[in-house]
Amino acid sequence: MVSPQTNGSKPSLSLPIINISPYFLQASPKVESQRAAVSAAIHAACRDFGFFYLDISAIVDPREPEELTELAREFFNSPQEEKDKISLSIQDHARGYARLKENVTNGKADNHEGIDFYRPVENPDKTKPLWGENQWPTVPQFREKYEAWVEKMKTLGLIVMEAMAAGLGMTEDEWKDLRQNVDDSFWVMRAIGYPPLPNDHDGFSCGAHKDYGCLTFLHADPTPNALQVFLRRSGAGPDLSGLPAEQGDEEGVWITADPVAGCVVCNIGEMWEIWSNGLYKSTLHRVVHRGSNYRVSVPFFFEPNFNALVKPLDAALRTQEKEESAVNVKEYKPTVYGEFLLAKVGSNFDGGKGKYDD
Ligand SMILES: O=C(O)CCC(=O)C(=O)O
Ligand SMILES: [Fe+2]
Repeated sequence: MVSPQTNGSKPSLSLPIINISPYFLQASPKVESQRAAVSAAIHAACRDFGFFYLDISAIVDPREPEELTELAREFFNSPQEEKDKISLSIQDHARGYARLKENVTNGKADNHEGIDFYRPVENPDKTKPLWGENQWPTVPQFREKYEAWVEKMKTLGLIVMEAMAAGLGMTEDEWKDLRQNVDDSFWVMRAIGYPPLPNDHDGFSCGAHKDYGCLTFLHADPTPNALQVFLRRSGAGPDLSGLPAEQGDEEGVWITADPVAGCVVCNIGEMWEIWSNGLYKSTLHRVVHRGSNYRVSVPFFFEPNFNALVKPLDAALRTQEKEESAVNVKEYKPTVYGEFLLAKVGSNFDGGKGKYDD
């Protein structure tokens, strides 16, 4: 169920692989104990890495996400004027296509192009940030296949939340409360295309950032050595290139998180850092794609409800008291997810340039 990757006798700094399948089996005493092992493993992974591989092979045919990358590749391969027909500037500056280098992270242009889709809203109004309509490529089957994936990932999101609630020792009532904050997720589905990073490019394929929401489920094509994750480890020796300035004194290492068959890469965003009062850290990651091929990734962001008030969970505070010395643990400030999101993405609307550009 849980297979920490090891490297000879020394435990290596690679991400754990956690199989979520017990949460999709009919409950029985045996399944209950398997679920407990899964939630304990997710708890440890969130505390120690903020990133893990989630084995979803029991519920997903590998062809399904592969098809998504192929459809995205077909779209990115089309002429520029075709792609610009669904430019995000036509809508609410968040939903639609962004050209190569249009997105900026930490002040530098990212060497990628992409399309973003958000949860549809009632009464769309493209003059309001985030409140427009999704723009779909005309590539046959694109919309159907992506919408089917969104449904699957929404289900997976709720299941992983349930496993995390158990991992934090939440009571049934506490989980019910938390569930009400994520049961109408303001999700984001993204397709990203990365040409090889030119040696003289001042920046990254995607600059170092934390995801700002709840849970990210990333499927990427098999390209190796592209996604990198920053692990804080004191004594590991600093490798600070590419880190935002305020993280500059943090010691750690960048490790690569290559795709693993049957798995999505799962990481937690800043909302989980607040819910867990910092027990789980939203982890910096970046993409450095120097290979010769065109890389495609399709992250799905399972987010809280737009109006969710996100604040430290009692269960997290209890766990924190048990696992950490509670002395000097500061409480994170409550945040309304939609307001937080608007502050991030809304800056695009006002001429700002990046989802992760503070
Ligand atoms: O393409 C990737 O591997 C990661 C993309 C990413 O981190 C993001 O879109 O937030
Ligand atoms: Fe990310």
